[in-house]
Amino acid sequence: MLAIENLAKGFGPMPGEPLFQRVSLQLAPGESVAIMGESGVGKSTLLNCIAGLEPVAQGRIRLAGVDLTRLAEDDLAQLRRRQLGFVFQAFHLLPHLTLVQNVALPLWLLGQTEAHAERRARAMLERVGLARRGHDWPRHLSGGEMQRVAIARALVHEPALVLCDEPTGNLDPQRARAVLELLFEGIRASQAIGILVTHSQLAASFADRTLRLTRDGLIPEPD
Ligand SMILES: Nc1ncnc2c1ncn2[C@@H]1O[C@H](COP(=O)(O)OP(=O)(O)OP(=O)(O)O)[C@@H](O)[C@H]1O
Repeated sequence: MLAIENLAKGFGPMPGEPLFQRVSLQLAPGESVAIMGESGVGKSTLLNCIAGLEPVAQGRIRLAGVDLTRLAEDDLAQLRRRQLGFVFQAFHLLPHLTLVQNVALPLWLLGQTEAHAERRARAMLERVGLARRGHDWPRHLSGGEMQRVAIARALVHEPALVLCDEPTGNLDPQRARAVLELLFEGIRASQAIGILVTHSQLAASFADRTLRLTRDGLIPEPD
């Protein structure tokens, strides 16, 4: 369970005008939400706060009972490795690693053996339709293929929470749809919690519900 309570965040000197405040959200395993809202309202910042990459001015973020806002940096880094998966607009694959190695990376960081990690990475690549490309390099892939690898990497360690920032922003609608199907199928199959930040109605339609971030909290978006 993810429980966000009364979160506030600002970048100026504190106490100052917050970027957003009164952000509360509860999500159970297997549930997903899309967060939309005006450019600059703080959607990516909210994702970074949830990932423990940005300090918050106020509020709590509890993942499976652990309050991320109270963890020391080392514990937070460990929790991020174990419990979080990320998918970004710009893919962020490592260019000097093969596709299998890119997908195996989260497992190596968790201390799994190379052989075991690569076996699981190959199984994930098969799930996203790239089984035969495992020894290829990211630069040889199309944008849609790169994002499929990024999805495999985000899910390979079965994280509790998958954070996605405009994951189809660089893709045409047809590729976007295929990527979103894989992403949400993967999130549901592993009973992860999915949070998707997007301006795209198509992307948002894949989540269970859509919320709009305002300066004064999250409000339900009408269907
Ligand atoms: N590290 C930072 N220091 C100072 N200001 C920042 C920092 N990061 C983000 N901001 C500011 O916070 C505001 C919100 O940025 P953010 O990227 O979260 O918005 P967004 O809703 O995701 O926007 P978009 O939809 O355009 O991607 C912006 O005005 C941005 O300039």
